[in-house]
Parts: sequence; structure tokens; C-alpha cells
Amino acid sequence: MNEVPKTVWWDDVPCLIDQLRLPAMLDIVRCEDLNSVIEAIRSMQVRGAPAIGITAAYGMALAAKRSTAQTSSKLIEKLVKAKSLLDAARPTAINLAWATQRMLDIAQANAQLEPDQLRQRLLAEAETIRDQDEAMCRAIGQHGKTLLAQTRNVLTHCNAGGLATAAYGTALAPIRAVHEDGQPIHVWVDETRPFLQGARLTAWELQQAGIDLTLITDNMAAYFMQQGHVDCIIVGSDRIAANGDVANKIGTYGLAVLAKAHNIPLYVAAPTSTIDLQTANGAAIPIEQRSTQEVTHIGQQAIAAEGIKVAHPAFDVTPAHLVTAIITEQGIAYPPFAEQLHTMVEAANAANARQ
Ligand SMILES: CSC[C@@H](O)[C@@H](O)C(=O)COP(=O)(O)O
Repeated sequence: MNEVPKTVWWDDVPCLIDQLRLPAMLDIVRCEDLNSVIEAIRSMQVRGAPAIGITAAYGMALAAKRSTAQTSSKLIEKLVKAKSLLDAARPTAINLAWATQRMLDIAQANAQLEPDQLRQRLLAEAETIRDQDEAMCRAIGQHGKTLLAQTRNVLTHCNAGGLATAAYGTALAPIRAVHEDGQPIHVWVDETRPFLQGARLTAWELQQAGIDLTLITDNMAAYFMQQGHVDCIIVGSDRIAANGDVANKIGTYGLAVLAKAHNIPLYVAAPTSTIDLQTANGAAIPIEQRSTQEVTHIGQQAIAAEGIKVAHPAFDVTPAHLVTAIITEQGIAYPPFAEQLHTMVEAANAANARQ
């Protein structure tokens, strides 16, 4: 099987595939200091909720490595500042703050160590976060493929593949698992305006994996549903509220409404690190407003007259009642979601505590 290379890894400093250059170039970015980690996240060189969480965890390890603090308490003060800078880089995806909090918790729990030992401990934790993310994605694949038993045509939006995670992906995980089992599967890939993560990243990633795909513009999705050519929709998520409302790439809500109208299941695939039990419902999820240039331009090419008023919410919220099931590494949750999501997060936390 043709595997996607790791998306983010540590080689003396955090390294990542530059997702702004794909599919034309497979370039690697080395982040030499905390600012370059923040810039990589902010500029979308790395994107996708779990991938930015992993990058931020490595960013915390790098902040510790670069700090000249002579005591662990001074080092922890630096980490508190690093966390708030990293968290501000992309506000919707909860995996970012989840990962930096986990790093800070580890630092505080090990405050008795010498600073260099603490630096080592932090790097080990960031590596664990990366490894666990890949394992969670593979578990999502195994759970999720059971939902695809009768499915030939899946539609996906944005990129919730290996590039958006440590490797393997969330929404693409069940698709990969079916393909690895030798079963036929075909993916309708929404190009995903404005920033085209579907066209640039998902289509490339599926092609690399040898999975049959057809790229479509976002406004073709309804047509193919009406024609009976879409059996289900699978998307990832940037944050799932405690009640099961799902924030994901702008356009997901529209697909959910279409899915309902055509009686097509909508599945959301995400690790438990994407579930935010502190946020009661979707109305409380902050929606990132991104550069208007992503709307007025395709790549470097302007497609609208200068000075035009532009809106650009990067995400929308799909209400829980439009979601057929949520697939996590812990299993599959069905509506009503609240209790099951709570149990899944508790189980994941307990498993982490045992490690
Ligand atoms: C497995 S990642 C899930 C989401 O992060 C993905 O669907 C998405 O919306 C990504 O948006 P992006 O703005 O490219 O970071």
C-alpha cells in the first residue's frame, strides 16, 4: 500500500510537510523557533485539527528546548506564554489547545525535575501525542469501515486525511480501511472553496493511496446526490461540542442539509481529542475568520475586483440532529450523543492516565 508520509515529526526541531506547496511540490519545513511554529500553523503550512495539535505540542517542546531558563519553574512560565501564543494561531480547532494544555499539565506535574530532564520529558510527551494520534486514526478506520459495508460512493469535504493528522486521517480512515481490505470504494472529493483543501490535498492523498476518486466543485454535490450517486458523506471535525454539534470546514452544514433531503447518512470521524466537553453546544464554538484573499484569489490569481466586500468564516456548525453517527477511536456514537461522547472522553483520559 502507498502510504502518506508522516505529516509532522521531530528531527531536532519540528518538521512538517508544507501543505501550501502540495500537490505541486512535496517540500519539508523545519521550524527553528517558536515563532516559525506559530507561523506554520497560522499560514496553513500545516492544517487540519489533529495535525495542528501535534505541531503545537512539538512547539511547546521546542519552546522549552530554546529557553535558557535555569530552573524548572522559570521554564514553566515560558511554557505558559508559549501556550497562549500557540492557541491564538487557529481558534476553532480544539485539538490545538487540547495538546498545549496536555504539554503544560505534564510540565507542571514534573516540576521537580531538573530543567534538562523536564525538556526531555516534554519532547517525549509530544512524541506520544503524535503516536497516539496515528493509532487513534487507525482505530477510527476499523470502527468506521463497518458503516461502509454496503457503500460504494462516499463524498468528503475539505481534507480530513493523513495530512490533517499524524498520518492515515479521520474521515479518510474508514475509506482507507475498506480499500486495504480489497473492497471497492469510490470517493467524491469536494474541491472545498475557498482554500481548495479538497482539490489540492484530498485528491492528491487518495491518488497516492491508489483509491478511486472523482474531484467535483462544491456546487455539484447536490446534483450527484439527486442522481443517487452518493451513498454516504464522511467528514472530519475541528471541534465537537458536548451535545454533538460539529464544527467543520465551511460548507459542511450545507452538505448536512442536503444529506437529510436525500436521506443519505452523514458521518463525522474524529479522535476524542476533538470533543470539547467544556463547550455545551455549537453556538459557543468560536468561528475563525480567515484572510479575505482566500476568497478573492485562487492561488496568486485575483478573481474579483479590488475593494469588494468579502466574508470568510472558515468553519460552520452542523447541528447534532443532522449527524447520523460520530466515529471516534473509542467506537461509534449515535444520537443522542451527549452521554456517549462523555463516556468516550472519559475512557480516552483513563487510557492516557494508565500509560
Ligand atoms: C482531521 S481534520 C478535520 C478538520 O480539521 C478538517 O475537516 C478541516 O475542516 C480543516 O480545515 P483547515 O482550515 O484546512 O484546517
